[in-house]
Parts: sequence; C-alpha cells; structure tokens
Amino acid sequence: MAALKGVSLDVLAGERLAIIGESGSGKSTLALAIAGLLAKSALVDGTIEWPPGQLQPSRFFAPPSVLPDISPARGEISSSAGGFPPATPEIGESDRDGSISPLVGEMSGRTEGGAVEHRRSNVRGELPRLGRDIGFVFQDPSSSLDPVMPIGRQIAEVVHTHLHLTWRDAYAKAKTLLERVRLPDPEATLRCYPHQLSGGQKQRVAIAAAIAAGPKLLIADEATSALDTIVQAEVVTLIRGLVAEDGMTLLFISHDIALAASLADRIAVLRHGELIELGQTDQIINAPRQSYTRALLDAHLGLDAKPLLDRKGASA
Ligand SMILES: Nc1ncnc2c1ncn2[C@@H]1O[C@H](COP(=O)(O)OP(=O)(O)OP(=O)(O)O)[C@@H](O)[C@H]1O
Repeated sequence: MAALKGVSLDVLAGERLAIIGESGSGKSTLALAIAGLLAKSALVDGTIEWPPGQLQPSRFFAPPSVLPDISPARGEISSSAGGFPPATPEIGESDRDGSISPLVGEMSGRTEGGAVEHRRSNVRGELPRLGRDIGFVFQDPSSSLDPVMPIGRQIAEVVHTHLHLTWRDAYAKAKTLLERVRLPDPEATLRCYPHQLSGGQKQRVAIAAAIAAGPKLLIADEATSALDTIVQAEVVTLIRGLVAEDGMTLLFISHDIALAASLADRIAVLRHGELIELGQTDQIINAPRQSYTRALLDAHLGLDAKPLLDRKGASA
C-alpha cells in the first residue's frame, strides 16, 4: 500500500510551510522521503527540484550521530507504474543530460560503520544532501543523538564533515551553535552527554546539529511534540528565530493545526497520503475549503480554542 499518493509541493525560498494531518496521513513519510532517509526497501517515485547552483559541496556521508536509525524493514512507500531503471549511481553523480533531479528508487540506509549511505536510482543532476543542504530535526532527540558521544563532538562532527573545518574550529563553531540555541553554559554543555540534559535541552542540541552546516532547508518533524507546553513554545520560538536569522526555508511537520498556524506562512493538509488542501495560513484557518480541514480545526477548537484565536499574535 502506498503511504503517499501524488503529493506535489512548491516551497518558496525562505518560506515556512507546515504540513499537517492526522496520525498515519503520511507526514513523516513525506519528510523522510525529501531528506532521503527512507529505508532501502521503500519505493520512492518523484522529483526534487532544487534551485540551480544552490547545492553545497559536501562529502557523501552524513555523520552518524545526528541521524536516526531507520528500520530497514520499512515497507513500500509508493508503487511506481513504470518500474525502476537498473542504474544506481551514488548521490552526487551527474547523468548525461544534467536536468532536474528525480528522486527515484532506493534511498538510504545505515551502513555497518554507522554512517548513512545515500543511494538513489535514476539520479539526474545533484540532489540535496542531508546535513549539508537539508537539516532534519526529529520528534525524539534521544533517537537522533548518540548517547555515548559528548554533545560537542556530535555537533562538531557535522561541521567537520560538511564544512571541512579543523576539529578545533569545528568545536568553536559547536560552542557558538550551543549559544545560538540558548543552552546555558555552552562550554560545559560541549562536554555533556545527552542523558545529562533535559528533553528540551536535548532538542536544542539536535537543532544546533541540524543547522550546523548552514542548510537551506530545515525540516522539523513533530520536533516539539514530545515536549511539555511551555518548552514546546520556547522551541517553536527558537526555530522561528533561527530560520529568520539564517534565511532558511522551513518544513514544519505537525499534527497540531494551532501550532502549525502559529509558525507557518502556508499550510498543507495531508489525508490518507494525499495532499488535499494547500493555502495561506489565514485561508486555511479562517476559510478552509475541505471539510476534513474544517474537522481538524473543529477538533482543535473542541480541545482548546485559545492558541488558534491567538494565532495572529503568535505568528508575529
Ligand atoms: N516503517 C514502516 N513500514 C511500513 N509502513 C509504514 C512505516 N512507517 C509508516 N508506515 C505507514 O505509512 C503511512 C504514513 O505513516 P507516517 O508515519 O508517514 O504518518 P504520519 O502522518 O507522520 O503519522 P504520525 O503523526 O503518527 O507520525 C501509514 O499508513 C503507516 O502505517
């Protein structure tokens, strides 16, 4: 069964786009597909068109410490009517015509050494690279941070790998990043292990690692869902600030329509793997075209009307 069916999205540079939908609607699958993080067994059919000349030079391997262990057992994502061509060039290999970048076929899986190797079939031109062009923040920072590696090393690794700085400079940048995500005592935090931090602090570390190499696109997949309400608001504020400061584009995945509305310029609504509505946040909230979107709004209003009613203030 396909988890996503014919989903097509344009995301403007610098835009904050939220993707919402009920559990199982395909939000995470879409985010993982864009990031090239679906397991090898997933069938992925589609294209990513990235602005020409905007991909950054990088090595082929993302550092292991900031990526999740994706189960290789993940099933079929989409059935491709045309089947897949046999060629499986490494990511970054250009093909003959150098046209847009179809993202077709096998994606990525964790290798024995812990690094994530990207292999996609039918690659044409260059694809955005996770860690360098795309930063990814997961719901549970504990699953993306290495429990036995100091925080500083985990962030410095991203910088060293993608920006090719010396370890000394990479650690200096890691400290600056910990300051940017407003962790108290960044110098000491560099030496901390994840278990020594709170959930909110760990998520700040994960965000620091995600933006360490200066990606153009930041994907936050339910990045605040595991946090309590106050910490959630702080992390949303942090993400909004970082995205604005660095001129990043944000894909904010959430089941919470109010949270999405507080952050996004536009909202896309997924249902059963299909994109059923996409519009400006005001339009989606005040005049949804689909009854499903209205039902999401009503369900939220039934729980707590205040955040939605405060939306305009919150999104300032
Ligand atoms: N590892 C997997 N193997 C097979 N099918 C999967 C796997 N993970 C998710 N799916 C299926 O893909 C569909 C979309 O799941 P996905 O996790 O993308 O939804 P979601 O909207 O992100 O939900 P949630 O908010 O609960 O995370 C669901 O039908 C789900 O059962």
